[in-house]
Amino acid sequence: MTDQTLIILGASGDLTARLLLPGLGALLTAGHVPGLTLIGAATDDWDDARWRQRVHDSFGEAGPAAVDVAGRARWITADVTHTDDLRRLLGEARGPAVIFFALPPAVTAKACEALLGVELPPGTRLVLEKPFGTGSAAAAELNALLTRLVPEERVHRVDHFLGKSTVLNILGLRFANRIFEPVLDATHVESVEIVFDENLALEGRAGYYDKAGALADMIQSHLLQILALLTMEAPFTLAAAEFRDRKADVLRATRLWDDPATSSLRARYTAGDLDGRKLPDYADEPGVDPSRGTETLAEIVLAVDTWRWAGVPFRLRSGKAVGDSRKEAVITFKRPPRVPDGLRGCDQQDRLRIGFGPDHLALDFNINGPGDPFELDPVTLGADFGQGDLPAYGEVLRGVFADDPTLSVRADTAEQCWRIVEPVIDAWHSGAVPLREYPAGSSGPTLPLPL
Ligand SMILES: O=P(O)(O)OC[C@H]1O[C@@H](O)[C@H](O)[C@@H](O)[C@@H]1O
Repeated sequence: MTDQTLIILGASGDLTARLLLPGLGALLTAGHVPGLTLIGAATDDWDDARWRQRVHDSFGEAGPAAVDVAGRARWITADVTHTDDLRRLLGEARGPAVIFFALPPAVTAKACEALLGVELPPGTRLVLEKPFGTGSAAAAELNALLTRLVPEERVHRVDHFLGKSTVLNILGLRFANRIFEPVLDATHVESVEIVFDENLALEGRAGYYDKAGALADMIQSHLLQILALLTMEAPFTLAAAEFRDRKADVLRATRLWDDPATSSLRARYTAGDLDGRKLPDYADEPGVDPSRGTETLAEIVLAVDTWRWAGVPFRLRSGKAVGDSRKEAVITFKRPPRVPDGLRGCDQQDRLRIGFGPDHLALDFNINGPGDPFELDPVTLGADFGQGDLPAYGEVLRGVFADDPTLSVRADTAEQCWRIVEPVIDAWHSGAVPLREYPAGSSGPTLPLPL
């Protein structure tokens, strides 16, 4: 049993309570990370009892190992952008420290600078949440700073979508079967969509979301990771270096399809009804600064300029407060070269659909149903993906504590993901693409695909 200490910087915030602690609770309950000490730190004047209560509440129904960690958790009031405070915090660590920056990007950068003045215990790992920086230049600057602190393998840029069992299942689906991989290319595929439209609206997260918006919150991070898994070449092994190299190869080849005016869309929800809930106009949500023009729905069309994918449009889209929740990657195949005269009714294109909630795999194709054998009907073969042992956040944290960076986003990849969306951000800032509106509960606007 090796002692480790998790130090959460910004521990009083929403991210810690909503995602990090529940993931940690599940990980501990499943018997991982024995010997963990948990320290929460922020400027808030909390004490151990208040922090323990927060940890306990966020862990939910947890097993004895998690309850034990919660019961021993410690709170340290500290300004995490001050070297002396950070030194004091690290002085409390037992065994290697895992420092989790649950902070906005600008504060994370300041905390990293302050850490330069502290001697880090051997084995220290740094864990950062998205958005990683605010653009490719800021991400590169932060990366340069991080490598002065610890080696790249000890920097974990967390993207919890890489811990979702459905997302990881893309690897098994593509590379452990003979039948799909040969047709996943520009010869056979017409288009690919990666969509994450949610019923959820702002849900009180203005402090974070109003500065991020849908493009940075979902597309620049999570959906580009899914695109990488869908388009990468087969790695020889799933060892961290190789897996991350293959992802990086394909992201380097990815660019906006055309001009941002035709290849991007931004929109914001207005008042509406969603599942019986009355939602206010986004601009009237508490904490929102309407003059920022933050988008709650973003869509971009990308090209992946590799031999395999050149010419296939990839639509990436995510919206909040959308009526029809739709969370899936859909690969639409080209029509057959010719359907013999006499076969009727097969106008549906074949589709492979990978659902990220509900977790589901479906293949839509044409076959003759009951009755006339020459009259074709659409059918669907479906399979439910197995649930992961751990929730997505627990899965990525498992890698962090095991010192395995496979599921972490590498420095160059984080920068590439900004490079891909930067022409869109610039065009939006310059006003070249108008901010559209959609009533909450509607399906929101969409772009025509360049087919
Ligand atoms: O479905 P999940 O796993 O909660 O992921 C979706 C969420 O992912 C988060 O990273 C985004 O900040 C949220 O806006 C989004 O709702």
